[in-house]
Amino acid sequence: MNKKKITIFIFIWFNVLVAFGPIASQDKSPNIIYILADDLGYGDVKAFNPNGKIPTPNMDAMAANGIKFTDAHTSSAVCSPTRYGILTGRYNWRSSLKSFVLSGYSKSLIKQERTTVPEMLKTQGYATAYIGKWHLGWDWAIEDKDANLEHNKLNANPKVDFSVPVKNGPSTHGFDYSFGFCGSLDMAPYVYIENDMPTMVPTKTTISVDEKGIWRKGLTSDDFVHANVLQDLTDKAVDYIEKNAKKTSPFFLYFPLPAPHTPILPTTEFLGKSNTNMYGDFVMQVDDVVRQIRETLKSQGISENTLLVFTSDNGCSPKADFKELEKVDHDPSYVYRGTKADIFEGGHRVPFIVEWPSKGLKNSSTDKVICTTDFFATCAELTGYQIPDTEAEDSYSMLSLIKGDNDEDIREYTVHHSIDGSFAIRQGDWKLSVCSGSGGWSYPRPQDVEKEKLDLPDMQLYNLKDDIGETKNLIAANPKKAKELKKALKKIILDGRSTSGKNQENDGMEGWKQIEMIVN
Ligand SMILES: O=[N+]([O-])c1ccc(OS(=O)(=O)O)cc1
Repeated sequence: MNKKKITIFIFIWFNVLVAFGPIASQDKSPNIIYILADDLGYGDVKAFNPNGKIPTPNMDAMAANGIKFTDAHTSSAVCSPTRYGILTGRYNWRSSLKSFVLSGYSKSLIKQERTTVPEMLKTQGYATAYIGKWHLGWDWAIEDKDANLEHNKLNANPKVDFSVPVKNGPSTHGFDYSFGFCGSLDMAPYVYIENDMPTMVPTKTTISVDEKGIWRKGLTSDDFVHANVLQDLTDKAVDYIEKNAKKTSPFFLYFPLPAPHTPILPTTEFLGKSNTNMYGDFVMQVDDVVRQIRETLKSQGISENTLLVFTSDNGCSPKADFKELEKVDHDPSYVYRGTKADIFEGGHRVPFIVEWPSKGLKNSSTDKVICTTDFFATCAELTGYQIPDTEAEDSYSMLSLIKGDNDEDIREYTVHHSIDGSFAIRQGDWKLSVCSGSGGWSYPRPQDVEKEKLDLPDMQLYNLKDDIGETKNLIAANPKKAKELKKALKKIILDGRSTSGKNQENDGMEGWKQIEMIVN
């Protein structure tokens, strides 16, 4: 090439790059950030509860700039099982966790061969990170192995070697970078773990029995201060975003917060700020975490092509003090019956917001039912990953709803699950709960039903369109509908299949009374 030809060549390429460069960069798969609040109720977010009394300006701003899912459900009414569903696209009751939650010393729940969202995204060129509360089990170097079962108790304090790596945690389940702690903020050990290594060996034992700031007795590292944990984690998340913003590969950050779960410990900046109670103040501090993340995305110039999800792991806990909040006319469960742990809507209907400025809908709302297990298939469609039959069998992509491509239902059935292992199935406006009471912590609790010999039908059928508060059990009036739903539920559970017909195995269903009620 002579000089003139080279000049023309460069000129043409320059123009091509100027013309198509922005498109090319927009076509880069989006960064994905999943913020999971802990025990935040549907009614605690102003954008979801017009009568709410807790100011949540940053969650509201996110909703105004994105899409609000008003009929979103966690796959369980409690913590660990919901987290299993988010990361695997699979209902927790197919795993070995049939009810309740794990402790801070429980073994890793996710089997090594099970594909997780970060593992899948890594095949699509993503950098992956987990920062926050894990609560999915992590294999500590427990020295008194004989007492193995004891470790699943929430107040367990086994003898552990904290100077060696903790195994089968986030790094073995697909996260390139990890920082967090093992259980809940009220379950020992109170130790940060970074890339599998405890950051410090704990040398002291702490306990708090204060009404709101309660946490169970356990070993605590000097760098682990309960009241600082929310901001420590947020600082790590901000730092991760800043370090990864300019890289050529997109990133996925899974950011499960320990708040507003107990211990309810708002910092002085937030104490008294909500004019409700300490729980309300703590919710405002969670809202401020959303501010910090969104501001970081803006300052790094990556907010347009970042898909930001904000939701909660189950409904609001009674520990928020519903009676105290009632005095200021605030209901964390909004119009829904019950609380965290229940099969009622208050157990698992959660605020769910997706903000993706460059491609997603803005200031929009959808009442299509989604489940937290749907995250896997959504990320798969987003990045062009073909899900094999052996993965994520309870996951349906909600990408069309996020982008507004169409407004069709993405799932025919959704299965709900409560803390005691009870099931419900939702189809359209119909909901069948296969238990007499709440299946959780609200009246009538399973023990109330038994103790008071309550004469309740074995199952509950509600039409949520006419009866959002689940007050009129239609089981006697509509046995045909109940039978139909029970049959559908049986098929989903027993066949070990999702409604899409992907064959999967279930772990240990034998002797499980809630299953027997459905099977027989
Ligand atoms: O003590 N319980 O019954 C209990 C404790 C924790 C819990 O779930 S978690 O979300 O707080 O971990 C559920 C039940």
